[in-house]
Amino acid sequence: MTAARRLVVAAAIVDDLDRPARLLAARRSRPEHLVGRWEFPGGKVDPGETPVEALHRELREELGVRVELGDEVPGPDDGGWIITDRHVLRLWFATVAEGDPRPLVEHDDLRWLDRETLLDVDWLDGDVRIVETLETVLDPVDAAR
Ligand SMILES: Nc1nc2c([nH]c(=O)n2[C@H]2C[C@H](O)[C@@H](COP(=O)(O)OP(=O)(O)OP(=O)(O)O)O2)c(=O)[nH]1
Repeated sequence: MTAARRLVVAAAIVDDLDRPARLLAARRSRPEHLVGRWEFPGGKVDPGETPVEALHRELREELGVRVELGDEVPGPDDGGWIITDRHVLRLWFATVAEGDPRPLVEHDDLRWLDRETLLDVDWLDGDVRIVETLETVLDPVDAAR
């Protein structure tokens, strides 16, 4: 029997929910086996929290921002994305409503990526197929914007 995977919630933070061109990636500073790898900011849902409550909490703690959520990015695994043998991810589009994202805990770098640079960073293994899906959603960066 396989134990149920733990639910992780995270955000695909973009510059514009209607016409996204840039996506915010975060580099892990802990634990050891994740150091230097890039991910969607977020974390585990605590007992008693809804996934959306957990997501707002994680983004406040990790990046110091308040976000507006957009649509969920549905995955192929019962609506979510299996990211490790122990975790399943639910991911929402989001945009920053208040604050400047900073790598406060868990991360030591943040980077805005566009369609051209999206795969330049070393994404966590489980995130790669999600990022490839998002690539098709991002607008080419328009210098006039
Ligand atoms: N947040 C996040 N975690 C991811 C992603 N991709 C991926 O494989 N993971 C893995 C890394 C971790 O093993 C697990 C999430 O754990 P976490 O360390 O972010 O959770 P947390 O903030 O609640 O931390 P903790 O309370 O367990 O210390 O999921 C991703 O894009 N975002």
